[in-house]
Amino acid sequence: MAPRGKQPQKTAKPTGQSDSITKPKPQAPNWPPLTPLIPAEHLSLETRWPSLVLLVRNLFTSSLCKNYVSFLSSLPLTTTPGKPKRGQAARVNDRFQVEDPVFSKMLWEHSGLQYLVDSFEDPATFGGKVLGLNPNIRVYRYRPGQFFDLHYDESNKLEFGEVKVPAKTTWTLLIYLTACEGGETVFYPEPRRKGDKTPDPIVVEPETGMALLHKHGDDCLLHEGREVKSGEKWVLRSDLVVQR
Ligand SMILES: O=C(O)CCC(=O)C(=O)O
Ligand SMILES: [Fe+2]
Repeated sequence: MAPRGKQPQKTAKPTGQSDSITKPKPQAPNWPPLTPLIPAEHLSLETRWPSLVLLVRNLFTSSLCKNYVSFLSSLPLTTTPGKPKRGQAARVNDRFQVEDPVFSKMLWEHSGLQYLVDSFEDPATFGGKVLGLNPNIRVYRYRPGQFFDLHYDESNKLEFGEVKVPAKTTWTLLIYLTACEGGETVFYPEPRRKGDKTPDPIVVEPETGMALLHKHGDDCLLHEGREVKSGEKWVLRSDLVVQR
């Protein structure tokens, strides 16, 4: 059930499929190297809500985050309209989106994510054989007053890698590059059975360098990015991709 009487929406398809005809595709940026990093064996995939929400603290070190934020500030971010298209969640933030398989591969292999996902105690959690990260990379900047309204994230089909393996996305990946006041990512779990008490919302406060993974598609929890009150919230977004 949607909290606070709001009508949740689905997010728009993240790939540029329909946009590609009219809008020029942005060039892959010259991403800074992913260094320094903490060795993957010193990181852990923490369960925030069983089978649905996982966290990795310090996936990015604070100096890496600082470097990224200063680099990302130079990209041509565009402000999403406050008034969404029919069927889209209202979101107001500045964003940049690019299809960059080289970067998504580097992020997957070098950040420690591949190691953590591949060694997770219950591999079935990720919904199939995990191939890597969605090359569709999104950068969000939320300034005070900006937010991402209640919605569900959809699973998307894609052809993955050079050999175009049939694949689909199963989990959303958010990497917080800054901490800020407000801007929490909040999930609204539903009662397990009819008549059960509604669980408390799961409130994830952005923490510099922390990654959040949450299941999307049919099992996606209703969620939102709350309004930023002060400071800036910077996020890198991709998705886990599994074989279809
Ligand atoms: O920025 C956030 O906290 C949430 C972002 C989100 O829900 C999305 O990218 O689908
Ligand atoms: Fe979302």
